[in-house]
Formats: sequence, structure tokens, C-alpha cells
Amino acid sequence: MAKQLSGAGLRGQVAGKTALSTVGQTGSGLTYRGYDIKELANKCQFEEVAYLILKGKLPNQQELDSYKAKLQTLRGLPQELKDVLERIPKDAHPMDVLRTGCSMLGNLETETSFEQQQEVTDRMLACFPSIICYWYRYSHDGVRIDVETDNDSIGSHFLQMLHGNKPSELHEQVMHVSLILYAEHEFNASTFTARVCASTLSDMHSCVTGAIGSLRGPLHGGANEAAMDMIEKFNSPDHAEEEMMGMLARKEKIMGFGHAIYSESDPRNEIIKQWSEKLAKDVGDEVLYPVSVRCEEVMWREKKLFCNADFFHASAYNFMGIPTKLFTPIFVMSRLTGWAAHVMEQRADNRIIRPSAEYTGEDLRTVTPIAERG
Ligand SMILES: CC(=O)SCCNC(=O)CCNC(=O)[C@H](O)C(C)(C)COP(=O)(O)OP(=O)(O)OC[C@H]1O[C@@H](n2cnc3c(N)ncnc32)[C@H](O)[C@@H]1OP(=O)(O)O
Ligand SMILES: O=C([O-])CC(=O)C(=O)O
Repeated sequence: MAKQLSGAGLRGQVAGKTALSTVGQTGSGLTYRGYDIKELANKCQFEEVAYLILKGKLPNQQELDSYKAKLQTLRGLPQELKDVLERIPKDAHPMDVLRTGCSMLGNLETETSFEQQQEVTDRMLACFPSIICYWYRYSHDGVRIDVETDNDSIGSHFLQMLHGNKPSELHEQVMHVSLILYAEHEFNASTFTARVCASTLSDMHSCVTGAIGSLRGPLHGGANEAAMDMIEKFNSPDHAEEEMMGMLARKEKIMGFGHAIYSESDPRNEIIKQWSEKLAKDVGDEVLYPVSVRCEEVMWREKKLFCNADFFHASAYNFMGIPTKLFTPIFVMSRLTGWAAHVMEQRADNRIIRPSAEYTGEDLRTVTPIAERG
């Protein structure tokens, strides 16, 4: 059953057209360019899906190989960008670092014509992991890492830069799945930000910089970090249940649950949940995964609220040794594909996005001379 969509937040209003994805058309489904998310997550690498979203079709083997090889050549960071990253303090939020990094890249490698849109997107796709890890390792460990590894997949390369060694096959696979699940989602808040910016005929870096800012909030992409902050406080499923009941009684929002469009479930959840379970077994976890499962049960039982894409990403990323504050930047590494494809779509059939407002202020009045004002 589809969700009843109306009310504030432009809910239920068609704000444009897209051929990129469908969200919740049957209450729970998600497709990218006509392909079901479950099949994509099962059969594809992230780079295949990025190619599909950005270039319109699934690549054949030779196209995929050359796309991955091309992205590998685009990972390096200009010295001016490294200099900026080195000046950002350790306690900055990595989403702010990425927002600044993207903006700086736009100064150094400005998109001067829309004909460059695929090229500047590929460059961002290749170097966002470098920006995150270069800053993180410099500010936290005092090392200037080499951002050009021989690892040919984006997610695995990210883990390699973060941890300093090649990740296991399991971790590589989970990163493919995670990045596929996060890649595209119709007119969500960050994508809509990108499209509004694109509709003024602005450049790709500005559109993406704005989108990063929108994704950062805990009601959107920031929920994976907020979910982790919550579950790591629970030392057993019973403890989780007790605390959650208290939060619900106090009418607190519980991050990682609920969705603006889906009514029954978020199809990405069952996929990432399975991988989180595999990772839990791999690390011998006996707390975080069972705690997460209990949170899911309590929210469904009490509120009929289901886990969205973010909830089981928290435990999955934690099991791979990823620091919590890097969770949402990983989302950016993936969603960049959706944002850029939407910018391209907007540009191809553009009219400036400029809705109207219902005025609720004062009636017309005159300006009292300043000396007479109380
Ligand atoms: C990748 C992503 O961006 S997925 C979304 C990530 N965000 C989160 O996980 C944050 C937590 N979730 C939420 O805040 C919301 O569910 C949103 C922002 C995702 C969707 O917001 P809305 O479309 O306004 O939610 P919806 O209309 O379904 O809310 C219905 C009711 O459930 C409540 N509700 C919804 N989600 C939650 C939650 N996570 N915890 C507690 N209550 C909730 C709402 O407050 C609302 O109650 P009310 O009628 O008393 O005001
Ligand atoms: O669609 C939304 O509103 C939020 C979401 O799940 C996403 O962007 O992946």
C-alpha cells in the first residue's frame, strides 16, 4: 500500500520529472533506471551501478573495466587542496571537510561548460574518498597518505586508505552493496537541493556542495551516525528495549527509523541487515547486532515504524572498523552519482525551480521615522 502523501514539506507534490529511479511505488520498492535494487545489490559492483545511473545503461565487461581504470587515474589530489585539508582541525565534522573539499575542487577544476559534466562527476567520484581519508589520516594520525592505491574499487580503496591495508573480500563486497544501496533515491532532500541549484544553471560543484550540506542533517543521511551513537549505548537487547521505551514515552525521534515515502518497509534495509549479520558473525559480535534487531522489533511493535537504509548501516560500518563520523561521508561517495545524474537531467529540461509561499506576516504598513520609534 502506498503512503498517503500530503501536508507540509512539499509531501506528495510532484516537483519535476525523473527517469532515474522509482521510490515506494508499491509501498516498498526501489528501482534504478528500471532495475530492482535487490537484483542490483546482488549482482553488481558499485561502479557498474554508478555507470548505469550516470551514463544510462549497464556497462558490458570491457566498458566496466575501462571505467574503473579511468576512475583509478583520477584519485590524486592537487597540492592546493591538500594544503586546505591540512588546515582543517581534527574535531571538524568530516561532512564539513567534504563540503569544503568539494567547493575547493570547484575552484581548482571549475566546470566551465556543461559539456564537462560527465568528466567533473567522474573526477569527484574518484577523489571524494581521497579527500575524506587524506584529511582523516592527516588530522588523526599525522600521516600524509598516498591516495593512489592499486585497489580498483571505490569502496575497497576507501577502506584501504583508512586502515592502511587491503580489506578482506567480505569487506570489499559489503562496500559494493552499501554504495549501491545509497546511490540514488529520487527527489530526497539532498537531491532536490542539487536540482534547485542546477535549475539556476549553476556549476556541478556548487550543486554537489549544497547537496552535501543537506545530506549532513540527522533527518537525512546523518541518521546513520545518530543511529550508531544510540545503539552503542545499549549493552544488551533488554537494555535497548528499556531505553527505547523511555525515548518513545518522551516522544523523542529515533534515528534510522521511518521514511517520508515508504509506507511498509525500506527495501534497502533487509539487504544491509543481512550483511550486518554476516559481519557480526565475522567479528564475533554478540551485542551490537542483537541490540539492533531488538530496536527494530520494538519500533515495529510500538509504532509500526520500520528501519530505513541507515539503521543497519550503523552496525555494518562499525563491524568494518569505520569510525562513526565517517558514516555519512561514505553516503556522499555513493549518492554523488544520483545527485550528478539529477543535475544532468535538470539541465536537459530546465526551468528555474521557484515555488510560491503562503504569506503569514503583517498587513501593509508605513515606516515610522526612526526618531519616533519606541
Ligand atoms: C537515507 C535517509 O535519508 S532515510 C531517513 C533518515 N532519517 C531518519 O532516520 C530520521 C528519523 N526519521 C524521521 O525523522 C522521519 O521518519 C523522516 C524524516 C524520515 C520522515 O519524516 P515524515 O515524512 O515527516 O514522517 P511521517 O509523516 O511518516 O511521520 C509520522 C509520525 O511518525 C513519527 N515518526 C516518524 N519517524 C519517527 C522516528 N524515527 N522516531 C519517532 N517517531 C517518528 C512522526 O513524528 C510523526 O508523528 P506525529 O504524527 O505525531 O507528528
Ligand atoms: O528519500 C528520502 O527522503 C530519503 C532517503 O531514503 C534517501 O535519500 O536515500
